[in-house]
Amino acid sequence: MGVVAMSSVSASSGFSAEQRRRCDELFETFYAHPFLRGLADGTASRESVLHYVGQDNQYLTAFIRCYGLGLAKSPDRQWMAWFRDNVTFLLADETHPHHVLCQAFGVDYADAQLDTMAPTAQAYINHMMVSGYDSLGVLMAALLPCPWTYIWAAQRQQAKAPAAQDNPFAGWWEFYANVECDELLAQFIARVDALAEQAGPAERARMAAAFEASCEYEVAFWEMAFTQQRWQHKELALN
Ligand SMILES: Cc1ncc(CN)c(N)n1
Repeated sequence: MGVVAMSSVSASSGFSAEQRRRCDELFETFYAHPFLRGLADGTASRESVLHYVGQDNQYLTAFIRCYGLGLAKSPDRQWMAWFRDNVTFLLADETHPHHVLCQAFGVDYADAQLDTMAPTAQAYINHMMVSGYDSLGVLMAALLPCPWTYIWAAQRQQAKAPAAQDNPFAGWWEFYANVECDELLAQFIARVDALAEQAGPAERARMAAAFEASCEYEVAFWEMAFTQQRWQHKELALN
């Protein structure tokens, strides 16, 4: 797997680049969050990392379902093939970073799974799902911060100070900083830009709002893991 020094996508113009600039403070807050810093210096706690893995597995499962909504809205077979390939990526490849985090603590992946949703994970999933009942453009705009925040942060971190080999989370950073992830992100951005070009002002405004909300949720997801967030009264079962 090749590592990207710094992605060219950050320099692009168009709707996505405009949203990225508008949400720059959120990206910086994401990067500076203590949970992510803990993955960078190898000090993240067992409890917070395992809480993250359990919630994130469910989050990525919901993401696959959102791709299913995208498939249903696909205007042609080319779009369908793109969703198919990305479902495969999520099912086959993106479990790797979860395995890395579990191995760091000698925990079996199956044992890290949870059958309850934390408030923030549930809210983020709900936001993506609701976007999936709007247009394809709104759905894609809501999904874009997921790859963008992680891949951007990993490329930045690895360019600045590659995770030391004795950092138990090094494989997590290497996964998101690799060339395949960068290509996926570039395609994602190009598709969102093309959809925004076709959209009228009202739809473009909903796309922008969906993108921004997802950036907020990305930061909140770190906080959820860091604080091992739970419902105050009773665990909420999976729905
Ligand atoms: C919540 C969340 N956001 C983004 C990613 C990276 N695809 C993730 N695994 N989980």
